[in-house]
Amino acid sequence: MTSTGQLNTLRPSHPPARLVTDLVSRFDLAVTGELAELDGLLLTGITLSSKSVQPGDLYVGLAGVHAHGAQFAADAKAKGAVAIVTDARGAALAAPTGLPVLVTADPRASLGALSAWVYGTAVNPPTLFGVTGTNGKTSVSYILEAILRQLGVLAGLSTTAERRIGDLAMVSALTTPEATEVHGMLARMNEAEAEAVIIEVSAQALTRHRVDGIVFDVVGFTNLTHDHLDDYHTMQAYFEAKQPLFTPERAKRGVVITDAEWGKKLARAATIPVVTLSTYPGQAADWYAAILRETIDETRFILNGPDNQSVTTSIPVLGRHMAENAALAVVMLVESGIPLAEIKTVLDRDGGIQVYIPGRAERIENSGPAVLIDYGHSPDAFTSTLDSLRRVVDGRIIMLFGADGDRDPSKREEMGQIAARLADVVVITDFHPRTEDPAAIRAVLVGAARAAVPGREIYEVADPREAFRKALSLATADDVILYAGPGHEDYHEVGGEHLPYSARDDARLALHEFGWL
Ligand SMILES: CC(=O)N[C@H]1[C@@H](OP(=O)(O)OP(=O)(O)OC[C@H]2O[C@@H](n3ccc(=O)[nH]c3=O)[C@H](O)[C@@H]2O)O[C@H](CO)[C@@H](O)[C@@H]1O[C@H](C)C(=O)N[C@@H](C)C(=O)N[C@H](CCC(=O)O)C(=O)O
Ligand SMILES: Nc1ncnc2c1ncn2[C@@H]1O[C@H](COP(=O)(O)OP(=O)(O)OP(=O)(O)O)[C@@H](O)[C@H]1O
Repeated sequence: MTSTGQLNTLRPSHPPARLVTDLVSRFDLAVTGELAELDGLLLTGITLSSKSVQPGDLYVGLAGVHAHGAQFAADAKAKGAVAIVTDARGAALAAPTGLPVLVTADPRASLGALSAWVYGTAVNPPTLFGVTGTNGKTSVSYILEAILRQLGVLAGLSTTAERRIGDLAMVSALTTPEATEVHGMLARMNEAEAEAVIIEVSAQALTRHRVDGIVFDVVGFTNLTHDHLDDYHTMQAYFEAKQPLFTPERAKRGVVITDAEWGKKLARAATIPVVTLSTYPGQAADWYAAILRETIDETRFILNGPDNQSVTTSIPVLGRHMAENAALAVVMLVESGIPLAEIKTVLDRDGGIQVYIPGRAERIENSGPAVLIDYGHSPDAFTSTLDSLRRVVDGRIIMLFGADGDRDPSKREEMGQIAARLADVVVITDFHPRTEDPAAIRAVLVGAARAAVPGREIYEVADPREAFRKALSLATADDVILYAGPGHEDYHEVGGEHLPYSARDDARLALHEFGWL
């Protein structure tokens, strides 16, 4: 994989140059200062972070939770910004820089359209896939990319883990990038001649206009379960944040898993053509997926659709939920116009879906107790993985996990309860405490686990490295350790700091130390 070096964003190498005067007239911006100053002024990029300004950029100063972006206008100018778009408050903050200031009432709401125009992403777009839902977005995105690759189609990918096109990749900060980055990334992927682009769409992305300026060809919905209630407060509000993705302003067609009530509700509320997919027998749906065989490393399933269409294949990852994700990806591809027969041909040829999903039920080595590193950090993610493990493991399930600070505290008790009910041994540790007191987070998890199953073997070990070694010290070769939380990540966030920590690398090291490797 080639990294993008110092870049923290993917951008086109040869962006079009646009006249600032065209921007002003097209978006009806109010100019503070002399209009004549804008004559002939060209811009070649757009960003909302002073830290990522490149020469020739339009800098957008947004009012944020902690600061107003216009406060950083001088920094943006020093890095080569040619003009600033901001609101009235930002105009006053940016005035001392002497940069041309272009004012609009709600710059965040304009960001998608501005970025699409700057980078020209509406012209000849690739086939665009959007994936939403509480859990499974990253997995479905990787599966879509993998099947497209098997079909010989080059696809760009934007997930929680990474943004990638071919060999060019960068680590992601957010699940869905800000609109300026989304359109820069799309332009770069267009340059690389991507025929398709897959974007994970979080609820926050929809609420904060991050995918504005895009009309997806096909959007997919996995599920809606308890998470992000710090942002949305009720499940209904969380649902309403996702629902706009299934409207003509944002997508042409949709595929919805209707196993649970929220999916059924979304299929009814969608104002674009939607096909439904279920994994429960007896449910009325257009497509139906059934599990044929489960092992710790592979899940085999059959997918049946309208007109007696059918494919039987497998995904090299644990879990019924991963088969659901795979089935959703296949139906999304069919909805994009690829016949199921073509998909079946390549899957049969290759012996199944050839996918690697970093940090999702990822098996570390193949010797000693099975160690699975998983990005699960919500009650439903815990349930899905633990239920699947129980069906395939002979020994005990040792579950190691923590709950992240500064993120929806209302899910913590349920996470503790589920771990105690569905695992045999529970080890509770720290996971990104951020600005919260880690001991207080652990206390909630331990308390909930103890209350749920009195007598359950439960350990509390603050340091994640020591906690993993505690789990390993308890394991025999028949047991499995599920380490839920860190997944693909390579840091542990404490206070405002990212401390280097890879659960995958540390697990490998510990397996060596204990003589299993
Ligand atoms: C709540 C939220 O969404 N916050 C986002 C917001 O931060 P903020 O309003 O606090 O920004 P701020 O620090 O006040 O700064 C205001 C402006 O000044 C700019 N600035 C700031 C400092 C500086 O030196 N230079 C500069 O230009 C910032 O870029 C920003 O435009 O704007 C920032 C810049 O784009 C985002 O990084 C930040 O996401 C934070 C990190 C975040 O945690 N967001 C989470 C809630 C999120 O979006 N999660 C979803 C879902 C994940 C999932 O499914 O699990 C996601 O898509 O990632
Ligand atoms: N379809 C599913 N149903 C329930 N749980 C799932 C499903 N798919 C994955 N999971 C669980 O959720 C975890 C996160 O999966 P994934 O990263 O694919 O979801 P996501 O929606 O992208 O989450 P995030 O936005 O937090 O990255 C997995 O590691 C697994 O534990």
